[in-house]
Amino acid sequence: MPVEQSQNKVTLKHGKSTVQIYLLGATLTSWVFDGQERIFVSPLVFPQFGPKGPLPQHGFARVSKWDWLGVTTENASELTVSFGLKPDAVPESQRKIWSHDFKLLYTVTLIGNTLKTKLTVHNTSSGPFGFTSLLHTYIRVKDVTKAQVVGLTGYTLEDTINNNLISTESRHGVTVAGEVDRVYQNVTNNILTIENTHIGAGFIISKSNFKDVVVWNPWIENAKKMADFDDEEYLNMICVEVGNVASPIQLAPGGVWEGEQTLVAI
Ligand SMILES: O=P(O)(O)OC[C@H]1O[C@@H](O)[C@H](O)[C@@H](O)[C@@H]1O
Repeated sequence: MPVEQSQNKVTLKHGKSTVQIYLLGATLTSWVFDGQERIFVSPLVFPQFGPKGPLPQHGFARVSKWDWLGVTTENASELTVSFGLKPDAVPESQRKIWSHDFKLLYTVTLIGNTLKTKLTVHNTSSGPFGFTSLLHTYIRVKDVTKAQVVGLTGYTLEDTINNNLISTESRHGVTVAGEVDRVYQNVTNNILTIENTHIGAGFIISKSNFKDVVVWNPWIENAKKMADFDDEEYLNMICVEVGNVASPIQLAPGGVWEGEQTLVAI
């Protein structure tokens, strides 16, 4: 069966890919491609990036239970499924703070060695609203100190752990040798590569309608403080998160916005 559904998760099988997505947060927890796990985890951030706003860190999409909307395309070359979120599934405490009416759609497509994820936001309220969002993809790597992200050279970055210092990336490859938490702003290059993952040959990430890219690794001390993260796991992940976080997207009543990411396992 290409799609198996249980009470709390959906498993997709297509070609050499097996993907698991939990209804809680529509969180993608696994992508095994060609026998190797390629993802660490991939939650969704909406409508608030980090602590920058009235909601708890990263907003409510990742802590709400999404609806399974089923298969939209299934043939020899493609499997596409979707998940939906409406206000009635948002925890009451957050709903009180962010009370706009909306509809979210999260679409996941498997084609060959690619995994596409698309977030669609519908403003179903009578007034406008603004939001920030991210596809918070943790890429699995064998040793994060060996990996590098290529494609960010020359872009402006805000260094969150260094008093939000603004600078320009001068390196060909962004590497991790300590805690990293950087927002690369207005990255007009839409294709990034993650090299030296030592799991397959790496990844190509392409983005559409997402302006910014966050690169994050918590490193040793923060990993120890994180309840849902083993002490040594910081070595096996690098977050390369496409999003709109530096400035919010404004959506008029009846408006629809969509942003997409394509991960290619190489
Ligand atoms: O621990 P959380 O809430 O999942 O957030 C993880 C990280 O997510 C990243 O997107 C942020 O840039 C970091 O600042 C944050 O620490």
